[in-house]
Amino acid sequence: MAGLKWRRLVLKVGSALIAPEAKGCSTRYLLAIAGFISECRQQGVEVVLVSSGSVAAGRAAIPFAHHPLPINVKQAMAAVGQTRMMQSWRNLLDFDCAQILLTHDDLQHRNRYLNIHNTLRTLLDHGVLPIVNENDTVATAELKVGDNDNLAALVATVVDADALIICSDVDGLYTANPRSDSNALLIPEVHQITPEIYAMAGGSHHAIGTGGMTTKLQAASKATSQGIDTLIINGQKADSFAALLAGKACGTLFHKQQERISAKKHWLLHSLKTRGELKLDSGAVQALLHKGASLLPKGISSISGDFDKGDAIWLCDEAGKQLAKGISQYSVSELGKIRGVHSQQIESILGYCPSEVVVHRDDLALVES
Ligand SMILES: Nc1ncnc2c1ncn2[C@@H]1O[C@H](COP(=O)(O)OP(=O)(O)O)[C@@H](O)[C@H]1O
Ligand SMILES: N[C@@H](CCC(=O)OP(=O)(O)O)C(=O)O
Repeated sequence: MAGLKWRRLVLKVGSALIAPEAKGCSTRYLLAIAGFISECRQQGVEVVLVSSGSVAAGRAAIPFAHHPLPINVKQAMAAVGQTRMMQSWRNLLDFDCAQILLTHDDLQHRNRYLNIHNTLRTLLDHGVLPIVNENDTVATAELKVGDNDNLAALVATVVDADALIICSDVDGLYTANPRSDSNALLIPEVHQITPEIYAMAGGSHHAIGTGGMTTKLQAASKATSQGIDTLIINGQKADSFAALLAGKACGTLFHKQQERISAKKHWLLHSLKTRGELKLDSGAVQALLHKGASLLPKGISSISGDFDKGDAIWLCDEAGKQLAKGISQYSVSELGKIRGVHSQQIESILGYCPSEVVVHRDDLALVES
């Protein structure tokens, strides 16, 4: 066998593969995936599994007829289904597995992020398969990543994977949703995830999937910008895994970007949730985009949101286009008082001046750099 060219993989498995009938776990598709994981390990390739399916697997235990499911019902289903899903994998694999349940909040805090990194590294060093899912039972909407495609991309960054493989119920990215457009064509390779590519993506067709193709493209964008090749393959077909192991093309490959952004900028752009937005005048936009400058209060034309000092905010042009994400040195109420003034006036207005800049250059990442 030609073998895989990657040495560390994150494999994401969607709910439709874990619980195809949406009422309990099934081994129908998992057998081939488990075989693939075992073969990777035989070849010395490290694997982290990101497995969805806790809500779908727990559905039968908590019958509920109304849609959409209330959050507390979903969380209860996840609590039941998580153990079932883990048990399913455990039954198919003859090596140790470890359960890792994460929220977005865990990945936002630098210390917790580093702890997650160290735990995953230790598990891999000891030949244990980490199985990651969102901690659905405890996470409220604002603390969630919200979908496992994006979670898998964040995990791929944490473990410095060289590939992210998203296993779904469709052969890859098509020019349009193939379930509603019979003329849609499979795209084998993507070098740049442009707005035209995003326009091809639709949502999920079934009740148990989250995000459809849109979240897969977001994940591919996150991962490829960190130098991680990303694949979307059909995990319902054993042939997909045979092709990968034989080093053959399969599904849609999103090529990694050559220029990796720094770990801190990646964390800023892709891990931190924003709590507000500043619109900047044209001078501040130019300084930010072309002069490598920090943001001064003078350049702020409007403020929205509810944020505190230390929170992440979007920096936008007058039309609302998001240009950069950064950490604010001031709260929304403080900024309301110093917006549009020279930095020298901050102290006389607020009575203190912890920083002459609103967002320091080192705490800022441009969306397109
Ligand atoms: N352009 C597209 N190409 C392929 N699939 C698409 C596209 N747009 C929307 N989809 C839908 O995305 C679905 C896969 O996403 P989802 O249901 O969330 O699966 P998973 O549970 O694997 O995350 C496909 O079954 C398909 O219906
Ligand atoms: N964390 C949720 C899955 C969320 C999710 O993104 O689902 P999917 O779109 O099927 O990958 C669960 O375990 O049910």
